[in-house]
Amino acid sequence: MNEPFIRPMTIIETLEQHGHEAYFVGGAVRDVIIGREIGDVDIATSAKPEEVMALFSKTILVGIEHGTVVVVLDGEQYEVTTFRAEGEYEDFRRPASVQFITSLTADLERRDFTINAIAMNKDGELLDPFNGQQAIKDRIICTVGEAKERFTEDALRMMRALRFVSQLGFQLEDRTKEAIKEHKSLLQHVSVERITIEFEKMLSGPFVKKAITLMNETGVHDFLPGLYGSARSLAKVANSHLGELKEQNELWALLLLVLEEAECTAFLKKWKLSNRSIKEIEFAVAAFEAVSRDGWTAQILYTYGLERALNVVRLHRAFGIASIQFNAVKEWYDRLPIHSLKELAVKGTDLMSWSGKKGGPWLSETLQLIEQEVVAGRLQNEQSAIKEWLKCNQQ
Ligand SMILES: Nc1ccn([C@@H]2O[C@H](COP(=O)(O)OP(=O)(O)OP(=O)(O)O)[C@@H](O)[C@H]2O)c(=O)n1
Ligand SMILES: [Mg+2]
Repeated sequence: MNEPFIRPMTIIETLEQHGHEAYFVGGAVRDVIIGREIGDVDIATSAKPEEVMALFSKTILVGIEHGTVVVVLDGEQYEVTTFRAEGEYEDFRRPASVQFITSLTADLERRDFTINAIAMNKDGELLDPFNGQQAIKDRIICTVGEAKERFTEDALRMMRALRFVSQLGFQLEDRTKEAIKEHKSLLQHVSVERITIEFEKMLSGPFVKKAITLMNETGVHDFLPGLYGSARSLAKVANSHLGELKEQNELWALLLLVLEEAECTAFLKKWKLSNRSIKEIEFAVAAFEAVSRDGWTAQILYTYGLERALNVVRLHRAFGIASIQFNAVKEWYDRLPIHSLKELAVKGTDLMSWSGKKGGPWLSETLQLIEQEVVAGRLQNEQSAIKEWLKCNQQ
């Protein structure tokens, strides 16, 4: 049994000792079969949420109506969900009611794709009523049962299909693909936050080119925030070397640059990104544009800082634009005479005492000029040199 399953095994054993069924399910089972790194380990059980809570000392009730209890073991969290057959769905996103059931097969039957509908018992034996293992062998993403039903139950699954294509490089089964074409408009009913998570995972996958090509073929992007009618731009995104990018922020910056988006803030807000991320992404875009305009300069390195400069180098690489080497940027940055205004050899109070003038707008303007000259290497960062320069340059 793989290491990530060993600790949560005690959850399964405890549940079984008390007469319940319990299995590993979801992405962890899929990934162990594929041989991918395993993320969260989820458990499905016949025990009701209150029964699960009674058996473990540390639990968090995530949502009694969805039957999910988090069991905390040695600081690690495991989602334990009661077998369920979800009732009627309202608005294509959330089940209006959940019916708890005793059958594992019925629980697996309501899951999205066959590769995600495999259960594993504590002995490592697989229970696979929908042939998920075969789909993994054939590298196919196919819904469990009728695609239309799975997508109308939860429209987010259409985005999940594309994100699994990007992460795994699998083919989208024909009927599943046709159903996405037909039902993509249902994505309008899904919360943006959930879509953003899947979209970011899609952009970060090793097979993102394949996923974006499918996105264009199915037209899913027409129902994503700010991407209506942007098939051509997305094709450009697909053709760039996204693997060169390291951070989520760089992916968004690349998207904005390709879209030639004038209203970056409004676009990113539509995706409900945090204000902090929005700031960082916009700063990276601005740095990229500054380098495109002026080439690399000490002033740009100083203004945008090392991290942003490295964002720009990676964006250049993603676009296939010749750029400066990472090391060269780092060394240049280290060699800058100052890295912030704090390191400037003079302060506002010095300027006031030398000139005998009171503070005012002139003060910050003069400090800014000195800062520029020092950064550009035209003026030494020393009090005497700066005093001399002021004498020659002040009206
Ligand atoms: N809209 C959804 C979301 C999830 N699931 C089911 O719940 C499992 C766990 O969901 P989640 O953790 O969101 O996705 P994973 O498939 O586990 O992918 P990851 O490894 O990225 O967590 C899925 O495998 C799938 O069986 C589903 O049927 N429909
Ligand atoms: Mg998971």
